[in-house]
Amino acid sequence: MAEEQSSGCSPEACSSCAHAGTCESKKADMRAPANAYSQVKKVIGVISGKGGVGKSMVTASLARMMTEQGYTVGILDADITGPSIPKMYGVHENAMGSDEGMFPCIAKDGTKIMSVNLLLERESDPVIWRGPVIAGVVTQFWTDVMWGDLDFLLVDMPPGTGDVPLTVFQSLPVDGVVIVTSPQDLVQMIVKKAYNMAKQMNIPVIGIVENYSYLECPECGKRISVFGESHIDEIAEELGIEVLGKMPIDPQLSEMVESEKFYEVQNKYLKNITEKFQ
Ligand SMILES: Nc1ncnc2c1ncn2[C@@H]1O[C@H](COP(=O)(O)OP(=O)(O)OP(=O)(O)O)[C@@H](O)[C@H]1O
Repeated sequence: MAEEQSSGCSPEACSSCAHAGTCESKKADMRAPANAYSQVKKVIGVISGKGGVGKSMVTASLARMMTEQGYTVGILDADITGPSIPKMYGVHENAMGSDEGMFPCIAKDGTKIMSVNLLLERESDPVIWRGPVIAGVVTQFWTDVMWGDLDFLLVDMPPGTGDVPLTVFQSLPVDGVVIVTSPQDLVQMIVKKAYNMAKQMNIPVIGIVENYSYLECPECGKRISVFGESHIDEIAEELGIEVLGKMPIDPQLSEMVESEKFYEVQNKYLKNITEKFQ
């Protein structure tokens, strides 16, 4: 049986040890190098413990907030099986490439976007790939895409806490994550799963956003809790994280998505997260 590793082992010992990469002595750095033509200052992951909470909506809303503040922003659409970012921004062309890598597509507000949908022959083609292939493509969106100079790269992560988001976390130099959730019975458990995944990867949690929080009656302004009462404040307090916003079901937002003009959206609901990186 391989000898148990203890702290302070020599690099030579680590290189031949069965415990290398898992023991405390030397954690393997599995992060992939960025493309030579990328200078990205901060990488922010947008995650959720489960799908269907409007993660892409929150990713794009954060991007709009940053763009409105004058930052250069990119969105890496890592939601490979349900990519929605390009369509939100009205981007339908195929991404171009050169010997040095792939160029992201550029939306009308300057947001740089890379998504599997920009590589498919037909946008409606399904992506029927297994987890490791999906994770490999996301990693390539980091290693092979020439992002240029970016203040922030937002990564719309694959939903859940399975092997794909895990590999993405290990491969990309994520500086912090925003957790997205919606009001529902299981929210506490789901948020904790996402929170614990980030913690186990030693990635700071910037805060939490509740989407589909309420609906405001257009007649009287009364707030209706469509999916039940929110527990987000209690959960955030328990975990010691900040609530970055409670986004209502806003017909104007869905109209901007449907008309593919998200590049015109003005963020009304989310706190400024850029100041946390100054
Ligand atoms: N706060 C909101 N107000 C109005 N429409 C919303 C809101 N959030 C999301 N939507 C709409 O719901 C649909 C799905 O949203 P989105 O693509 O962000 O998430 P999803 O694919 O359901 O979930 P996830 O990306 O978290 O797996 C979109 O058509 C979007 O416009």
